[in-house]
Amino acid sequence: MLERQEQISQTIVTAQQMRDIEARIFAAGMPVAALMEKVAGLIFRRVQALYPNLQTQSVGILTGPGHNGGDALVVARELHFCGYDVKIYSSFSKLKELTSQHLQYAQSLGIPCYESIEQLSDCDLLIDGLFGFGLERTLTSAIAQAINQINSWSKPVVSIDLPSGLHTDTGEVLGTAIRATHTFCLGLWKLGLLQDHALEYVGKAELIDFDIPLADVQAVVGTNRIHRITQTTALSTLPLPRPAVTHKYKEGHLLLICGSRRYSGGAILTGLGARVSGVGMLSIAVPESLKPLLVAQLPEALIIGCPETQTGAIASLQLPENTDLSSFNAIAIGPGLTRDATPIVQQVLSSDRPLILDADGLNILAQMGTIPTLQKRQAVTILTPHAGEFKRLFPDLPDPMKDRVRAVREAAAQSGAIVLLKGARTAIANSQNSVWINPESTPALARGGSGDVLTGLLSGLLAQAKSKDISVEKIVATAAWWHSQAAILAGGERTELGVDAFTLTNYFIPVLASAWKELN
Ligand SMILES: NC(=O)C1=CN([C@@H]2O[C@H](COP(=O)(O)OP(=O)(O)OC[C@H]3O[C@@H](n4cnc5c(N)ncnc54)[C@H](O)[C@@H]3O)[C@@H](O)[C@H]2O)[C@@H](O)CC1
Ligand SMILES: Nc1ncnc2c1ncn2[C@@H]1O[C@H](COP(=O)(O)OP(=O)(O)O)[C@@H](O)[C@H]1O
Ligand SMILES: [K+]
Repeated sequence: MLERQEQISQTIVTAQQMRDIEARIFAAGMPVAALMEKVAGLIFRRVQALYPNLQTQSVGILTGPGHNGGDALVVARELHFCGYDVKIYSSFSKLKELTSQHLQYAQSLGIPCYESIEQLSDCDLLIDGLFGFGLERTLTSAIAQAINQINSWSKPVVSIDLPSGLHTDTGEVLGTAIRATHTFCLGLWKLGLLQDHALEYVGKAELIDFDIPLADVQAVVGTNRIHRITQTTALSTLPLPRPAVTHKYKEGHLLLICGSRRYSGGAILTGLGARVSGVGMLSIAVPESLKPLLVAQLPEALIIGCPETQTGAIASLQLPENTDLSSFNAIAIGPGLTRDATPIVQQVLSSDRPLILDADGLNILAQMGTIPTLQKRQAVTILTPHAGEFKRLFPDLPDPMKDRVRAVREAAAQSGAIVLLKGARTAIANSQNSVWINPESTPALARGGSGDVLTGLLSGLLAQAKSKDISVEKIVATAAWWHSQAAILAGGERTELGVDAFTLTNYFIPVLASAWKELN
């Protein structure tokens, strides 16, 4: 049993799930006003810790009509008692009962309250309690104008629960939205905060844990889960520690099929990604002319030179004597392949081995017809598309640019594959409707070759999986986590411009070593 904090930190909820969880807490007897007091007290203390020198400065409190506004008003009151100079913005005529009571009391204490946002233009910090997970409609007219005005000031803003204006589930901007410096997400992570297009609004996000009972979380989210990948889950999935008595073939035999005369670098980077996974035996099938290059870069790997097409793609797989596809624990195909290698992709698709398809492997699969082709497979298939490849693979599914989680879920359900949709917040789904989201990454990865490294890493981990009883989707999630953590470490040392894919591969072991040390 994981510690409570870890379980909470792994959970992501939709607005409806959060409503259902709250309803259970209130039905069990927790008074709404008491919970608001508790939550707002926690927010207040975090604001104080983050902005300790505000005694002489002023804080603007943006309040909406619902309980998000109520939370903000309690924070306003506490800041006032601590000696902060507080001003309230409240422009809604109809407030929820509790929110209205808090506003009345704040005013009775002499805290000024304004209907015009201009009155807060001299504040040093703003607390955004306009809307939380109760936002339902697109923001228009006066409130939209006020938010645009606030954003134009470029002041520090702490958003309560979500930056007001973001859709709780999709992270879409509903008309306009607050650009927060910090977001204090309340109780459980809201899905919208982990969707790519929300990121430029969210700022630094942190969870304010207000002791939601795990039983209520369990009862509501059940098996239809969206998991946030954490260091704990990732480390528990790695093939570590190794058994004392083992040998190279017991630690996974991976076959990579990649590269062409035109794209030789992709094969090298995929090989280097596989190397850092620690896989026992690495075989790499490339066009014959690439063999010397690969041998020079990866002396430990078995490089299989294959006959070439006229264009320099692999024409046929020529495996060593006594070897066939069933000799491998996993196969990955795609990086640098070109579409001229279509027969090879067809051949591995008809094998019974766990298979990872990336890059041209995906483009060829799309040409063959993704869903009917995959329906014929018995073994595990993993697809690792970016949004462009995703659209080619699944042209009839929802746009992955709009709601990435919905898109990846439907893709996995329809294809039966495990689908990893790349992006700033990579999302992974299996066909049983479970989703994993990688919550931390860096735009340092947004450059050619990063994805090839991920494919190698993931394949190497998958090949080693047989020795531990761990689900494939968790291994995919771990690969995404490790890839991002390596990039974060590299970016921290070298800036976001210093993380070319080759350099990235040097950061996997240092980041793992320090996380592993922390654990043991
Ligand atoms: N009950 C409590 O004490 C707790 C409150 N919490 C806070 O409560 C929030 C949820 O509260 P609510 O359900 O009241 O919802 P919100 O405060 O998020 O907003 C809902 C209110 O806004 C109105 N509204 C929705 N869309 C609108 C639009 N486009 N234009 C104008 N008005 C619009 C609704 O009619 C409703 O009055 C959470 O985000 C959180 O901040 C929880 O975090 C913790 C427990
Ligand atoms: N803005 C970003 N923030 C975090 N990670 C990113 C960002 N952009 C791209 N990535 C990651 O970089 C990798 C890019 O892979 P891909 O698009 O396949 O590129 P390539 O094929 O050139 O290697 C993916 O793992 C993706 O999640
Ligand atoms: K808010």
